[in-house]
Amino acid sequence: MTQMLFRPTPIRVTLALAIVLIVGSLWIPDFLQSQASNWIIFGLLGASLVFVWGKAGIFSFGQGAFFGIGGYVYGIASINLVATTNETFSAVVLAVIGAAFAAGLLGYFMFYGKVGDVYVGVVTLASTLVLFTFMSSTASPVYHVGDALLGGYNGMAGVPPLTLGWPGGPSEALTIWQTLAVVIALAALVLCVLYALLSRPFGYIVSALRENEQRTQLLGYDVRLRKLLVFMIGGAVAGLAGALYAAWSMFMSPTVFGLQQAALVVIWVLVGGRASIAGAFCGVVFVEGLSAVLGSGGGNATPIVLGVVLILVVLLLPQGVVPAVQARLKPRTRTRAHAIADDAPEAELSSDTVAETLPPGLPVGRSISGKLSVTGLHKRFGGLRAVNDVSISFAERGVHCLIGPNGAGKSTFFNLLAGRFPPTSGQIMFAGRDMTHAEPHTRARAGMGIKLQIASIFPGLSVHENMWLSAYAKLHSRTEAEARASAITDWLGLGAQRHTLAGELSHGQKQWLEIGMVTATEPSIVLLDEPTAGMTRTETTRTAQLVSALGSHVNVIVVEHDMEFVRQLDVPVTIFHQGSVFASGTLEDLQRDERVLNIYLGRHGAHGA
Ligand SMILES: Nc1ncnc2c1ncn2[C@@H]1O[C@H](COP(=O)(O)OP(=O)(O)OP(=O)(O)O)[C@@H](O)[C@H]1O
Repeated sequence: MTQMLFRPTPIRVTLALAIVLIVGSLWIPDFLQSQASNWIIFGLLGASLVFVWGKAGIFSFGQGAFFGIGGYVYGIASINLVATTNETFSAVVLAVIGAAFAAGLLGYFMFYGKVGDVYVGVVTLASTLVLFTFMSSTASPVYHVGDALLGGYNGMAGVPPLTLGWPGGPSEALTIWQTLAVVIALAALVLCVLYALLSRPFGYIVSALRENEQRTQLLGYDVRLRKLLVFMIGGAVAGLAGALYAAWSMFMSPTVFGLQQAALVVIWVLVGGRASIAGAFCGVVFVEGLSAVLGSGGGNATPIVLGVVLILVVLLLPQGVVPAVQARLKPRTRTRAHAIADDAPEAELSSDTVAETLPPGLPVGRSISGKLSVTGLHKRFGGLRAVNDVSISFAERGVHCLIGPNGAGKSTFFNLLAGRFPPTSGQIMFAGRDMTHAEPHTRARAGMGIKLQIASIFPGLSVHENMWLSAYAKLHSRTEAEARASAITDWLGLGAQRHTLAGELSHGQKQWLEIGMVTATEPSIVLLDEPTAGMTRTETTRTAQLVSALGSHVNVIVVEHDMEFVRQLDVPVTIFHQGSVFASGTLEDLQRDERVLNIYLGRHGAHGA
């Protein structure tokens, strides 16, 4: 119990450090107190980028935009309101709301407009540079909001410092130490909120997003909404930093929107550690401290020396300073898998584990009818008819194989079912719903489980975390997801690899893991694209067992090249040829069909048969 109380969690360490810093700073000179406020404010800006980029994988190169917006909103609001309210903390709140709103607006267009990862960096940078140009051109007194002159490239002067008071009552500007204490307290509060968010399912899903956005979506999570939320939270934190900066410097200039500021934030984060929130603060202290030291003695060589040092740090410690130090102090870091997994006995991986039935209690296929039918489905790439007028219905239960020679259109058909391509025309109906244009996460939620050809897993998370995230997508309960994840991991024979990073599994194990992840979402239909590609014979046999077990509960559609695997499954087969359904039946019947032998199985050396 004592151990539990004093376990150094990030939140406890943050709170303890905040108290030590606030009290300890009483004994340092004013100029150092002021410098510390500045660095902690910058650290907060860095932390906002770590949250957005390091944790969720959204590279917001123009994070300074929200810092600047926060600063200007604070300036405008405080200049206009302080005479009435006698305090400026309401202006801080307005600044946070303003920055979060701006991030929400930009994020909505980027994430719902499906802007690619690289372009997010470009769009955010372009946004901050547009603000730089705009704010620089507001020097004329015409540009004012109430009593607040925007000031153009000269900057906005006369911004009130942090002030405490109430309407009609006294009004007192905070001293340098009081400002530092408030900055430390607010930074600690923000860090605690971020740590709390990251240690909850929201945080696990955010890590999944960073690891593999496509898989996250295929599990049924709405990644656009999650990205938007993360981006808005990051914007709000940057806005808070901007407001505190404006209050601290009592001035706001368009340079905060400039390219140099944008690059600086990225450098702080790279040096401190892209995935470490605390690292952002260390990055600021390291980079700004080094600049200050070099600035006092380095003369003209300062930028060059600083640049070389930073390149060396990034090259020698690619994870950043803080993660490198943590790894040295604590070589075996407790992974999140340990945090969310119990120490249940682990099943040994055995090549002869027979998975004839699904784990007991798994309601796969029970809830919704998994009837899938397509009508007149077409997909054209330029002039090429990759899928040409396909109409087909699948039974509610059992395995169904789609085969065909290379280029027959199987994968394109699969991708149309999975929602990875929009069809040129035609209709896809699933469980009585029109799914023709549904987003992948909508299909997943409706009960379509999709396994892609190249195992789509979360390589940087453990096997258990992979499975837990899949189960949680359906169950929305931590403990139930825990139990299901363990049951399916054991069913797959991966119990001994529970805490292994998924990226370190063998090829076959990754494919099974993905089949298990799909199973954990309680699908009514499972779509598998070449599940045995690259597998050994033993692995193929085991995969056939897993697929047969699934097929006894739900409809499983398998696109496959491996005839031995299809033979082992002994299920109905449909042959595709030139984008259309060519023939259907059992493999044996089809092998006797002259036309099939000619196009595929063949007499002319076609593979597989
Ligand atoms: N994204 C794409 N853009 C353009 N053409 C494509 C695209 N995907 C597939 N095609 C073309 O569509 C046709 C059907 O390809 P598809 O991959 O669906 O066939 P397949 O039966 O799955 O073949 P394989 O077994 O070799 O994977 C091919 O001519 C292919 O070049």
